[in-house]
Amino acid sequence: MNMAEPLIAVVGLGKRYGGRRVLQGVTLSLARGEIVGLVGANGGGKTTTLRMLAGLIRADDGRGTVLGRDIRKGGSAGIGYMPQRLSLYPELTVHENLRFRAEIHDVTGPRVDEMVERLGIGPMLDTRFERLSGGWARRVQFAATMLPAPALLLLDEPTAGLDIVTRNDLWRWLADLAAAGHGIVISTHDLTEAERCPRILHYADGVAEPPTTPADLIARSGAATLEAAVAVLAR
Ligand SMILES: Nc1ncnc2c1ncn2[C@@H]1O[C@H](COP(=O)(O)OP(=O)(O)OP(=O)(O)O)[C@@H](O)[C@H]1O
Repeated sequence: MNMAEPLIAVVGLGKRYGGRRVLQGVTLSLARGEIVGLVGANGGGKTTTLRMLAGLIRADDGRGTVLGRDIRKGGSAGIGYMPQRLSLYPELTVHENLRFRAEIHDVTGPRVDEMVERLGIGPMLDTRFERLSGGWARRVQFAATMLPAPALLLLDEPTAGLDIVTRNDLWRWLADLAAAGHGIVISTHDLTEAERCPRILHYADGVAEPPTTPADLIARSGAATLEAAVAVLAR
């Protein structure tokens, strides 16, 4: 795809399950180097949005492209999707999991070592994945997602359960990745965290509002913080 083309350019994406419309109105353009946050109440449609963008489920409404591919056709090449539920092999060690991931993505050379070094997971390499604490498990999952150096990162609550140090580390990595030209879409219930996103999509009652800034959402709600704004708008 052309380097100047947006990584995501979608209009009016929606999803229905069994005739019930669970999500509508996802309109988003994401350029290289941008971070967009998805915020809103439980069940609003953030995970559904990420799954549609990742090509895991088909949108029922709307149109557009992700990494230059028609969203209706799907495809996952170049996309790093990190689901909420951890998806590595519990009985394999961290190192075995990362090597296996590298193999299935045809990642060769020192990339595994680089990610281990970068994310500081060296001390955990020989630990079985199932024995890791929640924070370490998320770190390893993030490393696994980053192995193929995807142009587009779709992260579903990657900081849930992380302590403040790891959370700050992760945001530093995200800022570095954005500076290096990756595009990032991240859902979170931590609204101080969402304030780090230059743009956000706010979900209310199964509708994604047009992209806005944290400051705009705060101003529109009359609240003092993003956290209070989302609470006000959820009522
Ligand atoms: N496979 C499915 N079948 C039927 N309904 C579904 C399915 N997946 C999601 N939904 C419904 O779609 C709506 C949006 O769910 P989704 O998980 O996208 O919300 P969310 O914003 O990610 O929520 P949370 O903040 O709790 O993670 C919910 O009403 C949910 O019940």
